[in-house]
Amino acid sequence: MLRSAIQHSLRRATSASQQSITCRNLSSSSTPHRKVAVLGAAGGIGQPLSLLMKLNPLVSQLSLYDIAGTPGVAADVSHINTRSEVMGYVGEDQLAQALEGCDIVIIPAGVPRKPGMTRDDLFNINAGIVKGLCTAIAKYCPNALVNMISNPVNSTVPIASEVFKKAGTYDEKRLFGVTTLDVVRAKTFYAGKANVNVAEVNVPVVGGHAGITILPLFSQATPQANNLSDEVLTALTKRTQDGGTEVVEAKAGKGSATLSMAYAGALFADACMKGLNGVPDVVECSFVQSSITELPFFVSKVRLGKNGVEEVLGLGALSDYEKQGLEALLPELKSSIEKGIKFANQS
Ligand SMILES: NC(=O)C1=CN([C@@H]2O[C@H](COP(=O)(O)OP(=O)(O)OC[C@H]3O[C@@H](n4cnc5c(N)ncnc54)[C@H](O)[C@@H]3O)[C@@H](O)[C@H]2O)C=CC1
Ligand SMILES: O=C([O-])CC(=O)C(=O)O
Repeated sequence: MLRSAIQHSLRRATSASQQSITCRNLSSSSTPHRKVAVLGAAGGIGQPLSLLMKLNPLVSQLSLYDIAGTPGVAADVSHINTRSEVMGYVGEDQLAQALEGCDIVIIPAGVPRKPGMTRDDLFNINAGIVKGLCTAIAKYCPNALVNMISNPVNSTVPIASEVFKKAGTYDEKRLFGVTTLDVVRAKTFYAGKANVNVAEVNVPVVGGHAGITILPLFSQATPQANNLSDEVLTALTKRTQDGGTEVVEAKAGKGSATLSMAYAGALFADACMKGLNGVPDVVECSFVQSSITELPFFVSKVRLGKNGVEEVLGLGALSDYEKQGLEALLPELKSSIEKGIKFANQS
């Protein structure tokens, strides 16, 4: 009962019930082999994300890596009777095995915020963690799509790009900052105010992934609600921008969003796999190398395909309020990107 409820909601949540059902009905030999690694798999995000990836029929091999605790998580998840084979790897000695042959590497490794901290306050610890993991990715699975969750995403993605450039493996089509949680939040908050069915809502969220750099484009939300005042749109924007802080404060020192992030991370990895598998018109927002603004990285809608990013889509028409938000976010996002690039090149 519970299993079918979880599987049912996962299928609905990925908005791909048709494709998932199709995959279930195919023999595993006709569904492509896909190895997915979760780095930081024993953590607050890593554990539920590992569970959700185990439920995804597109995954054939699930590789769970952490510096501690993964044997238990892997043993636990491996008992679930779904397609993928689960392996747990612990400690740097086993990182190579965890990564070899990966199609997708999801990185939620690193420390989370406590109340009063900004995401940038995590830089000193997480920059080094991400740099180390990306160095290993360049060596052991240079062709994998990298889904970066570790904060500050506005800096960790540029760090990853520099590490890959130095190793000679950088492919801008294969590096993604995961910002899906901003979209998930914007959809939820918008549906509540617009009084529309949340399952039908879409809201692009662009910019970056911290405070004012998160810019939801409610003027492009579908279905479009005509009943929202400027005050409500301002409040919705602010709540989306502060969604992470709302959770950090509610958890009162016990970390940041883990369950909603695992859901969002599973959605994004599923979209990447669909793209790799040739499913057409898979579009998600992500922080990628970009030329749609003057900044080298930017969140916008991205079409996913067999090589990762197939097309970085433009911003579309913005309201005056959104135009102001865009102008306001550029300096902060620029400085976070530069901070990451500088770190990667000096150490
Ligand atoms: N992109 C986004 O939207 C979001 C990002 N985050 C970020 O995700 C990160 C993880 O958050 P939580 O899971 O809550 O933290 P957590 O502390 O519960 O788990 C982190 C895990 O990373 C592991 N780890 C540390 N160093 C490692 C290394 N070198 N290699 C492999 N694993 C390593 C730890 O052992 C731990 O199990 C944080 O940086 C947080 O800010 C959180 C929510 C949303
Ligand atoms: O707020 C945080 O520190 C974690 C995060 O990125 C989010 O929940 O959006």
